[in-house]
Amino acid sequence: MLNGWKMKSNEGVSVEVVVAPSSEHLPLVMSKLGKDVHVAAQDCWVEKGGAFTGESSAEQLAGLGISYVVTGNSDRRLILKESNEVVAQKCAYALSKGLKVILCMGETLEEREAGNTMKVCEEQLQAVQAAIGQGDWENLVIVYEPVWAMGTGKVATPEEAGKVHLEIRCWLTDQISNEVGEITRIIYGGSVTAANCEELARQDHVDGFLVGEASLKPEFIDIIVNSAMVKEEEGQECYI
Ligand SMILES: O=C(CO)COP(=O)(O)O
Repeated sequence: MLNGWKMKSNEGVSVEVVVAPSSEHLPLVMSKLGKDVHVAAQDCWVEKGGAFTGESSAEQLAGLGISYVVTGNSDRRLILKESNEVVAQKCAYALSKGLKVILCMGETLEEREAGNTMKVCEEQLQAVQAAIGQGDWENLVIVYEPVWAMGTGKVATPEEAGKVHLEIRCWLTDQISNEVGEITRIIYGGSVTAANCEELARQDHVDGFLVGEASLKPEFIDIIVNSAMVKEEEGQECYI
């Protein structure tokens, strides 16, 4: 997962990157990456810490110096059955503790085939709107991660991804504000590789990527640099 590390690559392009290791590796990764690289937790608890064995609270994460937390990852929505409301509660609480939130959303194959992609995304967004109102959206990064493209090698075509990103941006503009619609980073996740990142990055509303499997391979650097170069050519920033 990248997003937040404002770096200058050897090629001279700038890109923001956040790395989201598993919780047991957070302090180690923070100490190794230095202050230019933001580190995200992969999840947090819905409210103030207490007797919730095994969960990490937003306070604990903020206390470690972590600036971002991922919420609503498809693994948690599907396997752990986290509802839209639970994800929204996590967003609201993490934001209230000063963390930036990387909010994942997207449809299953069944939902896509039924023509419900945007309905699903809107319901996920509406739950967050109900939890945080009109405030604090500037501290949210949205990840469109279609479940059917997750770790499957099936990637949304650039047009498919670009269309959903545009629709999410229109929802933000209509429901929150013009400014939020304009500034919110909407990044794509789902089988992103060095081979497909440039074409995806050419889509206007694809602002960067959430990279899973390929982030564990050397090609990760190519994804960062090549995506950033595409965005720079188009006068835009890149977030990975
Ligand atoms: O969004 C993702 C994981 O949540 C992406 O994972 P992959 O890149 O492995 O498909």
